[in-house]
Amino acid sequence: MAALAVLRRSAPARLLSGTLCVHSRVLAPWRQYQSNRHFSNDKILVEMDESTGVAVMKMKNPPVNGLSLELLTEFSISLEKLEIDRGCRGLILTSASPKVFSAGLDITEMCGKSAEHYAAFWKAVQEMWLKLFGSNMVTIAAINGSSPAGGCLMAMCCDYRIMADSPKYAIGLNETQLGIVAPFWFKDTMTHTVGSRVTEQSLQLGQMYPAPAALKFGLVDQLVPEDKVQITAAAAMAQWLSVPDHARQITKPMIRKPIVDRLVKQREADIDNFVSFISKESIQKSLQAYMDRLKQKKQ
Ligand SMILES: CCCCC/C=C\C/C=C\CCC/C=C/C(=O)SCCNC(=O)CCNC(=O)[C@H](O)C(C)(C)COP(=O)(O)OP(=O)(O)OC[C@H]1O[C@@H](n2cnc3c(N)ncnc32)[C@H](O)[C@@H]1OP(=O)(O)O
Repeated sequence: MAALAVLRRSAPARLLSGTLCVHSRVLAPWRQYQSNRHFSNDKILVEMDESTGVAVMKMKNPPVNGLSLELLTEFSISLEKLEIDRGCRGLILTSASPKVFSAGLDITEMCGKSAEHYAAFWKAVQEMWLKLFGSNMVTIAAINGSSPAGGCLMAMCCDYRIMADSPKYAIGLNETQLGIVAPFWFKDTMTHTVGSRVTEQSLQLGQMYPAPAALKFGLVDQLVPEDKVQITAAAAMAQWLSVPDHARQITKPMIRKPIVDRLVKQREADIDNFVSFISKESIQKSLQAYMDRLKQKKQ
């Protein structure tokens, strides 16, 4: 068993993340974490149940859980801590705010800032994706509200998705509706989840799907009443964790490693692409107009 535990925390993590060097950096917080099984940053709350080995991670960036640089950084640090914790086998990702899982990338991080800021922001988005999509743990998204763009990406990174059963809540990659383009690894994640044809259509149209429609083509796996999302996620997790860790952990990268590697190999070029794209005057105008429309919606 000890050998298997080592396998759980070593080989697949090396295979998937390509970011082993950060392990040594997180040793101090990890020691702190051992004595306190709940930890909270400003934007991320983690509750670890030692009896089940399941951590519930809640995003808390009101009003809509915009994925800001701060949230993304805290997310990646928290996930790294859980990843190296031998007692943690599963992660349930959810939102501390009712009605919104995540509004996706915080658009204000992509408007009117410097090239250096855009590069740091995009690196944090990449890091979040590499860690979550490449996680060794069982990951379940408990989608308790709307989940556009980057929110949908986070949910798709998980092994299983449970969504609140309400047509008011929608999920999808709507980037083109903002006049921006989902990069290849967003596209790869959606293709991995629902296949090429649906991805092609969804991405071009920037389509958002109400929960019942999302279930029909497998963008989410299960719909349950809003007040049952968390308990259903816990039940699904128990089922996933009944499979021996070592077998599941060797299987997961068979599918995901080539997808992860594609970004790992071209991270810098991808950052350069993002910075040059987002800095264009026409793209800035498009994002500003979208933000104005969001605000006008309320009046
Ligand atoms: C050469 C080719 C290169 C190709 C590629 C290269 C590079 C790639 C380039 C770019 C890739 C970028 C990828 C981007 C991914 C994203 O995630 S973009 C974000 C998209 N998100 C959205 O469109 C969501 C918009 N929001 C909503 O639809 C709704 O807010 C809601 C989430 C459904 C919640 O609705 P509701 O509860 O009614 O809340 P409000 O709409 O009233 O919003 C409350 C306030 O929050 C502000 N807000 C909402 N979303 C965001 C956001 N994503 N970022 C920042 N702020 C947001 C909203 O304006 C309200 O603000 P005020 O209270 O009015 O101040």
